[in-house]
Amino acid sequence: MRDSDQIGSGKVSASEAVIEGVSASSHGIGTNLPQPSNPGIGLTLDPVDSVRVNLSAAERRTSALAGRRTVKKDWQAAWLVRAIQCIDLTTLNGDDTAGRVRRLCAKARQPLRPDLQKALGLSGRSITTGAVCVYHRFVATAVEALDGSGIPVAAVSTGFPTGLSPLSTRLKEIEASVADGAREIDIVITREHVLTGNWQALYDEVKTCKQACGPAHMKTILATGDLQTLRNVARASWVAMMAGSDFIKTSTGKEGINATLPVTLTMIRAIRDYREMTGHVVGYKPAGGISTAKDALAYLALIKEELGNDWLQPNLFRFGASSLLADIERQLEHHVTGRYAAFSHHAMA
Ligand SMILES: O=C[C@H](O)COP(=O)(O)O
Repeated sequence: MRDSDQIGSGKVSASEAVIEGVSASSHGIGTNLPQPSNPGIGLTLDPVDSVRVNLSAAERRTSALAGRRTVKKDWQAAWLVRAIQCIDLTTLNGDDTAGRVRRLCAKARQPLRPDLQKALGLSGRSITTGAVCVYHRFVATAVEALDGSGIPVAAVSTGFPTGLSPLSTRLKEIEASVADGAREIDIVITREHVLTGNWQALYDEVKTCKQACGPAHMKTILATGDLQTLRNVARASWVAMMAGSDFIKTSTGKEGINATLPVTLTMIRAIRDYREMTGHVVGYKPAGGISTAKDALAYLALIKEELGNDWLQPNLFRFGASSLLADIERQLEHHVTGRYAAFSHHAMA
């Protein structure tokens, strides 16, 4: 990638690249784009049976990415600001409290320190994270804390992280989160359906969850670290999309292996092929263990190469991450001042 490679199309400055195609109204920057809704299709097993993934080719394709594709200076800053706009700022811990969630929401509203935002030429722009992601218990707290910001609340509401509670309980949890104001629901699938090749059961489960989501957008977590092979990842991606997922997401952050670039390549190629077959657009969310600006740049580069600029927007791409923002802010401070600050200088929840 050349220094001048851009997030958007057309010849624009680095700051403009950040906001290109995105209205900078007083609402959250990530909320002004229409969020595509995937109506799904009937279950058809042709793509599920025929898909093949070559593990070593996927590893080769992605291994050199971080080193080979370097964007520098202003362009790197623009990409990092775009990464911030695509973060689902997340807290999913057993010791979460309303206070922690409120602090997280304050950070989502103002993810960049005002002095850094000004130095980047983005004063007056509404730069926010893509969403805040919490357990059901904290949906109402987050909705209240984000009032007027336009930032959506995403809830993990289906027996997260294992998804092993009864389906009826999971559906009630989804409905309760939507009633409390969640505009996005991150569901988890029953891994057993993938591991036993029970595609009809997986399709029915995801489709039933989609109906329970009503107007909320649904992200389907495949828990790829539990699925044993990239072929299973590809097959589960297809079934989840056919059942109406608006996004497919890699991981809960709680599996032994979470988001990786080979898994990402597998899932985004399924997204590309699904669009070719159906015309429906599905978003992508890698989650779990993405904690450095360098990681974020590698993911953005892969998305740009495989899916194009349309997917480099918060309506079609999110990072599920709890600590990524701190490193990005640190790198942007270095870009502006030439110095690195300690992590503790960047307020996080
Ligand atoms: O969905 C988001 C993940 O749970 C966040 O994982 P992380 O804490 O490793 O960033």
